[in-house]
Amino acid sequence: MTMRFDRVSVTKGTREILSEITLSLNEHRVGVIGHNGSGKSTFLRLFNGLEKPSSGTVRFGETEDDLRHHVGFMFQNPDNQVVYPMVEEDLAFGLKSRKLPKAEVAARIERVLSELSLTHLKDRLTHQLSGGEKQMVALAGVLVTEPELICFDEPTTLLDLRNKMQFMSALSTLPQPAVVVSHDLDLLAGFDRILHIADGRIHADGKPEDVIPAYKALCEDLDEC
Ligand SMILES: Nc1ncnc2c1ncn2[C@@H]1O[C@H](COP(=O)(O)OP(=O)(O)OP(=O)(O)O)[C@@H](O)[C@H]1O
Repeated sequence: MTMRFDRVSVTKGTREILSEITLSLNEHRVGVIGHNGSGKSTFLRLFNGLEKPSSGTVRFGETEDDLRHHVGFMFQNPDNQVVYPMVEEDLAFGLKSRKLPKAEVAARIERVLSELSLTHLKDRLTHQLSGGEKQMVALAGVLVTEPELICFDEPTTLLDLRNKMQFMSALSTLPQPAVVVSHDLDLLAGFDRILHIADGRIHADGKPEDVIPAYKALCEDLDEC
């Protein structure tokens, strides 16, 4: 399914955060890079309707409204996502609005926990989980909704190396297409397409082997990133 942005701008007060973005995405793995404050998170939040365009349209397949039911979103900090006291009830919470039969909810939770090798966490208290465990539970919470596309906003920033590797391995096996905002250029190196956002515009769009070295060179010239 294709995600289409047609002349999308986002303005906050008098400031234009994103300017006239037009593109179509249907690759399996898309990375988004750019300096702090360039507009990456705002761009990503448009994918599932967390952010609305001030002008222009965002469409996923034929869907313009209700993107949330098709596109999953993982925040940088799992504390924003894992909110219920017990892991199992937290995972069930994401399905409440879908009015699924109880048995279907239980089956989805079992299946996703098993696929992510997290079954041992099912009856744990969420506030007792380590940061890495919580991040994986947040991922499970997204997967139980069976999204057709998943957006990740800086998913590895808070993880140590071991948890980052576990997360990267889980990401590499997900069947769904994913769009990942990250400053971790290693994570994005094997992706199908990279978008470099600068000052609210698509500054570069192409293969990682072209876009990432150019971005690094720009960072060295500017002495930032
Ligand atoms: N609600 C808002 N009101 C005013 N300005 C905002 C609002 N939300 C975001 N901005 C500004 O828009 C710009 C882009 O923010 P955004 O979070 O999309 O950037 P980013 O590229 O994800 O940054 P980072 O890498 O630091 O997370 C920033 O300068 C931010 O301060």
